[in-house]
Formats: sequence, C-alpha cells, structure tokens
Amino acid sequence: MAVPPATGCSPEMNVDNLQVLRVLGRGAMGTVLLVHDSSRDPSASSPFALKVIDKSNALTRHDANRRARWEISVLSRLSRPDHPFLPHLIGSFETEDLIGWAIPYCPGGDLNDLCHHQSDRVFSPAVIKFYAAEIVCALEHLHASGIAYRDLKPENVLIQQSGHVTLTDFDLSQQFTQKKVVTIPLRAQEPPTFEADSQLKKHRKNPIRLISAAGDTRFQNTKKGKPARVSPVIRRYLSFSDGERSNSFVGTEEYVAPEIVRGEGHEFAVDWWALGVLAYEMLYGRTPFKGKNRKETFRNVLVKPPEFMGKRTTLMDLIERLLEKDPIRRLGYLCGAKEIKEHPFFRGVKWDLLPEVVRPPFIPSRDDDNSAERLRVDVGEFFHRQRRPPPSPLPSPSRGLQRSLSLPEF
Ligand SMILES: Nc1ncnc2c1ncn2[C@@H]1O[C@H](COP(=O)(O)OP(=O)(O)OP(=O)(O)O)[C@@H](O)[C@H]1O
Repeated sequence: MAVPPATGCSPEMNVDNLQVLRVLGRGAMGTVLLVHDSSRDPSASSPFALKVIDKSNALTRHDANRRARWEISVLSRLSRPDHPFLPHLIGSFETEDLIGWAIPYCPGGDLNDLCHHQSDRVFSPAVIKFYAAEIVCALEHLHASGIAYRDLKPENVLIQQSGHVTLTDFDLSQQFTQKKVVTIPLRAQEPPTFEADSQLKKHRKNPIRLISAAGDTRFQNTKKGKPARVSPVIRRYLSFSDGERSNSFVGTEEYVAPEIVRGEGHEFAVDWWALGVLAYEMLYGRTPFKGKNRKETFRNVLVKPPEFMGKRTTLMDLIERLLEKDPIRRLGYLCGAKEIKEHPFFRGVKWDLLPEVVRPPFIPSRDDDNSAERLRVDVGEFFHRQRRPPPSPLPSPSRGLQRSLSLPEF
C-alpha cells in the first residue's frame, strides 16, 4: 500500500498559525487538540480538531508516522465528495518533529460518553435506530470506496454540533482494491430461543485495542495493543472463493469478528459484526462477548451465541443476524448495507433524509464549550512543553521547615 507524504494530498497548513485551545483527547497514537488558525480566524469562532503525532516519541515512532500518513490519505479520499457522517480533511502539515491533520470538531463527545450520561447507560430502541442508521450509511460509503473500517466502537463514533454522528480514527482501516462478488446463497437460520430477564446495566471497562500482524506489517511494533494470543492461527483462504482479504489481526478486543480471531482472511463483513456488537451494547449497556480475560472473550466471540433478555424484538433479530459467526451467513455479507437497510428494524427510516433530521436524540450545548478554559499556545510550543521532563519535586513544607530549623546547628 503506497503511503503518500503527509501533506501530499491535502491543503497544507502553516503550523505557526495554529493555536491550541485545549486537549480533546489522547489516543495510543497521538494527541487530538482543539485549535484555531490565528491568521484566518483570530477570534477562534470556528475551531477544528487537530490530530498530532509527535515523531520524536520513542513509544510511537516505529510506525505512527506510517499510520498517520495512511489516515491522512484515507481522509483526503473521504473528502471527495464529503459524506455527512464521515470527517473530511481540512488540511495537514508536517515538520521535523510533528505530523498533524485537521478535521471538523465534534463537540458532543463520543457515543461511549453519551451512553454513560444515560440514567441506566442504555439507549431506547428509537435512539439506537437513529445512531445505527447513520453508522450504516457511513460504513456503506466507506465500503463503496473500497475501505474496511475495522475499528467500529462507541469511542470512535463522535457527535457533531448538529447531533449527527461522525466516525473517526481510520488508522486501522484497510483499502481493498477488488470488489467482492459472491454467489453463495445464505442458509436459512433456526429462530433462537430467549430467556426473560431484566436488562443488564453493567458497563464494559476500557477495551484493549489489539493489533497483532499476521502478514500486515503496517500494524507491527505498535504501542496500541499487545499481540493477540490466539493459536493456532489457521488461514482458510479457500473457504472464500472470491475477493481480496486481509489476514492481519486488528481491532478492539470486544468488537473483533470471529474470522479475525481465527486468523482467517477478512474483509468488509467485520464492520457489520462490529455494528452488531455496538447495537447490543447500546441496548444492554454491555458488550455481548466480554469474558474475564482476553482468552475467554475470544472464546466467547468464537462459540458463544449472544444472550438476549426480554421480549423478542426486531432489534434483537438484527443484532443476531449481524453477530452471525460465519461471515458468509452474516447480514451484509452478500449485498452490503442494502441488506441491512432492508431489515424490519429499520422500517420507516427515510435513508436519504437522515442528514436532514433536525432533532437528533442529543444535541450538544454550545455553552459547555465556550465555558471551557482555553490554553492559547501554539502547536509547536505545546509539544515542546510536553517533551520537557517534569520539574523535580519541591521540598515539602515540613521538610523545608526541618532544614531551616536545623540550620543553626551548622
Ligand atoms: N473531531 C474530533 N472532535 C472532538 N474530539 C475528537 C475528535 N477527534 C478525536 N477526538 C477525541 O480524541 C480522542 C482520540 O482520538 P483518536 O481515537 O482519533 O486518536 P487515536 O490516537 O487514534 O486513538 P486510539 O487510541 O483510539 O487509536 C477521541 O476519543 C475523542 O475523544
């Protein structure tokens, strides 16, 4: 995969004009800052998000540069034309120490934060329908561009000022040059049985992001995750007669599809699996396969059917069909997003009008953001300060007192 220079495919930005307002988030790969361009927007009325990789960081430098370039190139492709639920690239820069790229700022935080603010940490089916529908549209666009996202999880679904979603973080995505054409028919599925139970309200702790390359060198030696210890890795290329597939182990533990755990080739269907996990999490407040440890989680991913509580609904049916262990039988495998959009859970959704919905379930308040404290330091200086070793601790008052008290003895 050719990785272009950071600024080779996007409007170049002058880093000296970029003023940091505050830190939006820190990921395994870089720091995301809220910035404004002091030359074009001195009053900071239209700030944007700037993701910056510090090339001098020993922990990330092995492949962060390469992944940064990849993310920039994906974003620049997504910007032609823009999609309402995907970010577009505002611009990028590269200096001796830093690579940075700007995307629109999403002031509503992510779906994980939003879920935590619900009284019982779950969303109603109507809210799930709204967010799932927008995510389906975003994935449809990515897949039509030949890109498998491979990192769908609530933390990567950001909420725009309008309340609509934006997917973020494309460094694990992969381009497939060949389009999938499949002729294998879906087999009929037995209707499952369900136990009545109260809704589970526990929430998953921070997921561990996994990247272990089995043939994909882009993801080796990264800080982001420990290698997955799934053995033996059996690759059954022959079970998939068509199309191009990746054999890298990539994704976030609780969201990885069984074919990734098995080390088989995988492609776009891994995103439909992750959508099933996400929809389950929005419904029950926990992911469906989480075990006591990674080994148990993977075992559950491979063999455990998802448990559903309560009266059978179309949402449960959708989730179950997305969480089909065999990717060939999974909803979305044969005809992509079209199949998912036609599922009864989405009945009544006016897909073309989704971006125009004026009252999404949650609209961030503008006041929250204006009241936040602003740093107002330029990007270069911000990272310069970050690299400085922490000052040595001052003597504690009691120690200082003891020392001064003991002075007369000398
Ligand atoms: N456009 C944005 N608007 C607002 N906040 C953002 C934006 N992009 C990223 N963030 C915040 O920064 C955090 C880290 O961003 P991101 O996931 O892209 O970084 P990363 O280094 O790739 O992290 P990861 O560890 O998931 O790989 C996000 O969880 C989010 O809170």
